[in-house]
Amino acid sequence: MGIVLGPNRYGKAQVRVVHVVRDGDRHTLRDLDVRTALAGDLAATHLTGDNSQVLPTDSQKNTVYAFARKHGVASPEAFALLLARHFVHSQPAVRRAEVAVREFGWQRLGQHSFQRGGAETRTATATYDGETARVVSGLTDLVLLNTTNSEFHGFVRDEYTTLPETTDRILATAVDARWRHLDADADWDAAHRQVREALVAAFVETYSRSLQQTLYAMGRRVLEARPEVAEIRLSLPNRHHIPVDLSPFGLDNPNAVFVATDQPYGVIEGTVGRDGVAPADGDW
Ligand SMILES: O=c1[nH]c(=O)c2[nH]c(=O)[nH]c2[nH]1
Repeated sequence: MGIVLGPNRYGKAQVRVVHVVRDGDRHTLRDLDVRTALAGDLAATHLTGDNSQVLPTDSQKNTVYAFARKHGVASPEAFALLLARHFVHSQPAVRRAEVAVREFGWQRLGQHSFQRGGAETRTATATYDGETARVVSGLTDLVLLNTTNSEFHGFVRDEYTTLPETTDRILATAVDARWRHLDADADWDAAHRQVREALVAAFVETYSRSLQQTLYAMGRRVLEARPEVAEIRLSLPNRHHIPVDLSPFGLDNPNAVFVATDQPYGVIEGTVGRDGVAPADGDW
């Protein structure tokens, strides 16, 4: 039985780059965490230690900084695409590049003062194989909560089921979403804003009988609002809020006092796509 080298890739992670544009006194800021991953004809370094085809990860990191200076950061998507195309076009051994960006938001406080936004981050991943560029946009840690319009009942009851049925509960989640674009060209900032608005609007407006139903409504709203989105993947933790039993203290609890538990938590995940558009393979 022979031993073979399987799929491999390499790059730099957590390349933190902050880019400032100065328009007189009014500055704008983009704060990114970039990860590069290159794959291709890279067997030699693994099998014999021949590094003649290896662009050091240090050079990949330097390219990120140099490109921020040379090209600016129009959006996470545009910056990721620029880098992915550059690595494939400039390195004969590199057949495929994936550049993943996380953007931290800053709210403007003044001409050149900013406040870090909450935990929410924006994400963008560009992959390029010399022919096709694929862009996946996303967001993580968008925390949403409805204090009503959420039920959960009619579920399976087996010998281990203790969960009470409810017709009025708190529904809370931290949205982790990724959506794949049909094209590699868009007004990325506007597109991101509109997808985010659709996700929030669907969460707010859906009368929910399960988080699964809310997930589908959110994905569906995005695909209806944004024709350029091919499919969306959602991962929704169920941030349980459990009514506290106040009867030992002679008090009722008409859905007023809850304990917010952080573990264990439910995880509801799903993809919503378009009829006739093949789902993309692989992990994205
Ligand atoms: O919306 C929900 N979906 C579930 O599948 C589930 N399971 C559970 O215990 N609570 C909930 N809530």
